[in-house]
Amino acid sequence: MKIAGATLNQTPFDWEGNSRNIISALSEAKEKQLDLICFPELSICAYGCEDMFYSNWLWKKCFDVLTEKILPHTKGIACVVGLPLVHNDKLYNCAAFIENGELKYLVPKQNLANDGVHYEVRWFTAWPVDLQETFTYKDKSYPIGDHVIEYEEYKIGFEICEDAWRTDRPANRLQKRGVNLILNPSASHFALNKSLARQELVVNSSKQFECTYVYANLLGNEAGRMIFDGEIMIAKEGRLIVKNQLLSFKDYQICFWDNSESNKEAELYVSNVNEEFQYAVALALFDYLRKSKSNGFVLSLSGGADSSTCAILVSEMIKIGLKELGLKRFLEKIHKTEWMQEITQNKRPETTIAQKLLTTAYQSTSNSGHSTYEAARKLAQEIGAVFYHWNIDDEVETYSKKIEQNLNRPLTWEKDDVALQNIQARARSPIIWMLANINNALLITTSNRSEGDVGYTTMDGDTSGSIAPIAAIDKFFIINWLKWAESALNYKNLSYVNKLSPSAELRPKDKKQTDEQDLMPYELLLEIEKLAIRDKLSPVEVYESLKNAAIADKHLLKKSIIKFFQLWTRNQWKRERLAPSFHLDTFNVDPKTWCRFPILSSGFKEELSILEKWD
Ligand SMILES: Nc1ncnc2c1ncn2[C@@H]1O[C@H](COP(=O)(O)OP(=O)(O)OC[C@H]2O[C@@H]([n+]3cccc(C(=O)O)c3)[C@H](O)[C@@H]2O)[C@@H](O)[C@H]1O
Ligand SMILES: Nc1ncnc2c1ncn2[C@@H]1O[C@H](COP(=O)(O)OP(=O)(O)OP(=O)(O)O)[C@@H](O)[C@H]1O
Ligand SMILES: NC(=O)CC[C@H](N)C(=O)O
Repeated sequence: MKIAGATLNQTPFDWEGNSRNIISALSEAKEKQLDLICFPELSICAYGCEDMFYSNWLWKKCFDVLTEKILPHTKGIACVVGLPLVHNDKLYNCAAFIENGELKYLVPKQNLANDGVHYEVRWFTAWPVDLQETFTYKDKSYPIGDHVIEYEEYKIGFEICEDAWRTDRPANRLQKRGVNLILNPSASHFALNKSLARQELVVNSSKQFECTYVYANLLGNEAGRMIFDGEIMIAKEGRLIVKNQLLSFKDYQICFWDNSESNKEAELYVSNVNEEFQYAVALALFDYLRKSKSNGFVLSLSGGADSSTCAILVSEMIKIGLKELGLKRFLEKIHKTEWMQEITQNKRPETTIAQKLLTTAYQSTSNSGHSTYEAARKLAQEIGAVFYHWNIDDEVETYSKKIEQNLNRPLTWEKDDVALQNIQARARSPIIWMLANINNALLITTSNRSEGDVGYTTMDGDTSGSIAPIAAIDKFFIINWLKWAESALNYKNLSYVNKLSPSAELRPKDKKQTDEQDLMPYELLLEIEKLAIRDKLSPVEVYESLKNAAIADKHLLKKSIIKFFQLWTRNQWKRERLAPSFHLDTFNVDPKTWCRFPILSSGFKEELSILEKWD
C-alpha cells in the first residue's frame, strides 16, 4: 500500500484556487497509484479565516466544495481533507475521511490550539472524547465523532494538529482501540527550530503508540502573517521514513511511502536557523506579493543592517523562487507573464527581475555618512534593484523653519533633540510612499523586534510601510544573519554593511550617534526581552536571573532593565501601529498575534523603584 502526506498553499476563501490545489494533488496521487493521502487541517477554506469562521455560510460552502468539487476526484483513492462544520449549533474543526468517491466519516478535533498565534477557542468547540453522532446536511447523513476507521490492513485514528501536542492526547486512547495508523492533518505555524520539535513529536509518537504516523502541515503565507512550512513526515515505530523539503514555493507537494519497503529511512532534519529565516521570509514575501497582487516592493535603503536585510530577503525570494519554480511558473505566479520575453534575453534573470520588483532609495541628510550611502548603493547594485538617491534636507528645513517662525525661537539640539531627529525620519516617509503608490508596490518597513520593544523608531516616519518582514526578529539575530549571508549567500557587497555599527544617523555627525549608546547593547536587550516579555518575569527577577551572567556589569544591567521596562510600557501604542509582520521566532511582540499588553499602565513604577534599591 502507498500512503502519503500532502502539503497545500491555500488562501482564505479562495474556493477555486484551494480546490484546484487539492484536485491537482489528487490527480498526481492517482498517477503515482497512491492508496491514501492526508491533506492538512482546514485545507478547503484555509486555516486563517479568522472571524469569518463565525459566519453561518462559510462552513456550508466548504461542505459544498468538498461534496460537489472534490469528491468526484477521489475515485480509486482514500483521502483526508480538513474543513469547519456546524453540528448541533457548534462549530467543529474536522477531518473528512473519503474513500473511493464517498464521504465516510467526519472526525472532529478534540484539543483546540489556543496559545501564541492560535485562537481556535474563539471559534471552535472541542469534540468530546468517545462521542459518536450523526451529522445531517442536505438530507444526507454521515457519521461524525471519535471514530476509528478500518481501511485495508489498517485501523486508522486521527490527531488533528494540537491534539498531538497535549499529554492527554487521542493517541493514548487510539492505541487501546487497536489503531496502527495515525493521521495528523496540521496547521502548525513556522517558528525557528520548530521543525526539530515536530520531528521529535512524530518519530516518538510512532514509537510510543507502535504505529505508522503521517503528518501533513499547511504551506506558505496563507493569510498575511502566519507562515506554514509545509512539513510532511511519515514515521513508523520510531523510525523516520519520509520527510520533505520545507518552505517550498510550489502550490502543493506530495510525499509517500510504499509500505512494502520495510527498511526505508529518511535523513533526520538538522536545523540551521539562518537558512530557515532566509527561506521562511523569502516564501512569506513571495506569497504576500502574489496574493496582494502588488507590482513589487519599495524600500528606503539606508545601508544599515535592517534595510539591507530586507533587500537581501527580496533578492532571495527571487533566487529561491526561480530555482524552484523556473522562470515561467515564477512569472505566472506573480502575474507577470508579460515579462517573459525581456527576461529570457538576459543572462541573469534574477537581477532583471530584481530591477522590476525592488525599487530602493537612499535619502540623505546632512547627518548621513558617505559609508552608509556607499553600502546602500553597492548592495542595490549587486542585487540588481533600482537605486535612487535624493537629499531631504530641504524638506526638513522647510518644516523646521515653519515651526521656528511660529514658536518664535530657533530649534536646538539641546532642547529639541527628539523632534529634530524625528522630522528627518518623517520627511523620508511621504516621498517613499509616493514612489510605492506610483509603482503600485508594497512599501517595506524595516522595523525589527528589538526596536519594537523599546519604540526606537519614529511613528509615521521609519515605521511607514505596508509590510514589516523582519518585525518579529531581534536585532542581534539580524546583525549575525547578515554576516552569515555575506559568505553563505555570497553577497560580497554586504561587507560594506557589515563594517558599520548600527546608527540612526539622525543627530549631527559630531555626536557620533549609535543605537547601542542610545539604548543598550543589542545582545543585552535580547536577554532582558526574553525574560521580561517572553517569560513575564518582574524587573527584580530579570535582574536576579542575569546578574551573574557575563553579559553586563551590575550597574549597566540594572540601568538597562529599568530603561527596557520604561520604554516597553511607553511604546505599546507603537507596537499596535506597526505594519503587518510575519511570525518567525519562538515568541513575538505583535499585539495582534501574540503579545497583548495595556497601552496605558503604571509603567511598573513600584517594581522599578524596588529594583533601583535592590542590591
Ligand atoms: N500611549 C501613547 N499613545 C499615543 N501616543 C503616545 C503615547 N505615548 C506617547 N505618545 C506620543 O508619541 C509621540 C512620540 O513618538 P514618536 O514621534 O515616534 O517619537 P519618540 O518615540 O519620542 O522618539 C523616537 C525615538 O526613536 C529613535 N529613532 C527614530 C527614528 C529612527 C531611528 C533609527 O534607529 O533609525 C531611531 C529616536 O532616536 C528617538 O529616540 C509623542 O507625540 C507622544 O505624545
Ligand atoms: N539615509 C537613509 N536613506 C534611506 N532610508 C533611510 C536612511 N536612514 C534611515 N532610513 C530608513 O529608516 C529605517 C530605520 O533606520 P534604522 O537605523 O533603524 O535601520 P537601518 O539603518 O536599516 O539599520 P541600522 O540601525 O543597523 O543602521 C532604515 O531601515 C531605512 O528604511
Ligand atoms: N493548528 C494547531 O492546532 C497548531 C497547534 C500546535 N501547537 C502547533 O503549533 O503545531
